[in-house]
Amino acid sequence: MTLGARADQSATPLVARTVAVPAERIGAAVDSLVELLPEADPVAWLRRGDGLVGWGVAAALRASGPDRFAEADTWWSATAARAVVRDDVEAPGTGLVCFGSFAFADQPGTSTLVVPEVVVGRRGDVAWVTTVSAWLDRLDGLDDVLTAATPLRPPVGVRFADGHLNGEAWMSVVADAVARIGAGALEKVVLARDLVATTDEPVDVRWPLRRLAESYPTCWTFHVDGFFGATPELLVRRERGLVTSRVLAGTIRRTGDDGRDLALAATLARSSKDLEEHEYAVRSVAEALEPHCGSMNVPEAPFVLHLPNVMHLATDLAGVVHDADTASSLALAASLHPSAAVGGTPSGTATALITELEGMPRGRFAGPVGWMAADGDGEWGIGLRSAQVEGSAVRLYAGCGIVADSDPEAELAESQAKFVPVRDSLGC
Ligand SMILES: C=C(O[C@H]1C=CC=C(C(=O)O)[C@@H]1O)C(=O)O
Repeated sequence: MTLGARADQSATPLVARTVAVPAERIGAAVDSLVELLPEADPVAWLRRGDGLVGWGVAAALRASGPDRFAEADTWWSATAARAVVRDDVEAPGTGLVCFGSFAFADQPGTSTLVVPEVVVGRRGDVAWVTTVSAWLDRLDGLDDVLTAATPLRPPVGVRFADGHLNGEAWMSVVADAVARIGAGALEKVVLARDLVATTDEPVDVRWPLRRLAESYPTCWTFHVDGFFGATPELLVRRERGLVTSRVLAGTIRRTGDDGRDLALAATLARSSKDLEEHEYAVRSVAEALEPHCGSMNVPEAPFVLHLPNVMHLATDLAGVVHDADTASSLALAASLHPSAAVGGTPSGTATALITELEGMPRGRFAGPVGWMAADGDGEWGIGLRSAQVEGSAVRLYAGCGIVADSDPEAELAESQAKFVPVRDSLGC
């Protein structure tokens, strides 16, 4: 059943049932949840082996334009309010949940919310299965859900080509942006580029998902409607009245030599260019969360986040939400998007410059991606280190924050390092 085919059935009340299962039945490995996914309609949100996977389409919505977040939020609260839910576990991610992926720009691009027919989740020692609609009636029992699906198929004959701009052309776009910043038009803009992989057969997205979950366990590995990746950046998590966000901006590539990388981490932590880039991003998130929070903790200095391919300046913000009844996690994500980690400062000028200079539609790259529960709690990442798969074509995206001191050649090298996670995930 495709997403489109079920979108019109959202008026039917959903019946959701969550039952506990022994965590050992799922397995402890970081990729155990991926192994349960069938090839058709998989969704995933995973970190360090915990998270949610789902499949089938019980209900779905497609939205586009400037009202895409509001439309999705309204649809979800109406869908959740009508649903009949029996939840034996009552943990974050149990009961009725939807998964979503949103376009970066108001135009063009489509956004999706989907309620899977089956969700399997794990959080530490607690594991569960949620079935939605009449699905359970079609099962002999939970064994059918918890038995590994068909073997994951590796991509065949992968070749890569430039996307909309080649490296030279993209560097001249970066130089143009630096000139505009120098002339005082704006302070920061994040410019992205794309790369296209083609394969001999349609891609089984479970393959790159397993690779990403294994290789980037501290990132959030996701897939919704063909958009997949492993993002290190959490736009917002709302859980039981607490809101958290991991803001990243400022990057240095890893060399593979631990000693050198430690020295580079110290260089990054002192780099005025990267600290400036980071400060814009933190400020944009803090300012957007502030109206929703009674109290907020914004650390004064960032820490260095080590990933296998790059290191980032990172800040974890936390706050206590006072409007949880009216602002869902998706509404919070909408108010944070686009943060200066993916747009720029000032936001409106940067977004217009992105449209003018990048020469490509971003699609869902750098848009919010994640999941939400019936009560509005949920987690939304920024769709980075990501790609959109359509049959045998995979479009990869990577962007870099540009400030007055940016060097086009260094930014090109940084974008190449940011392609590495998805690029490697398509390997055999
Ligand atoms: C836009 C991306 O990264 C953002 C997040 C972390 C560091 C960034 C930077 O240093 O430029 C970017 O703001 C990307 O990965 O495509």
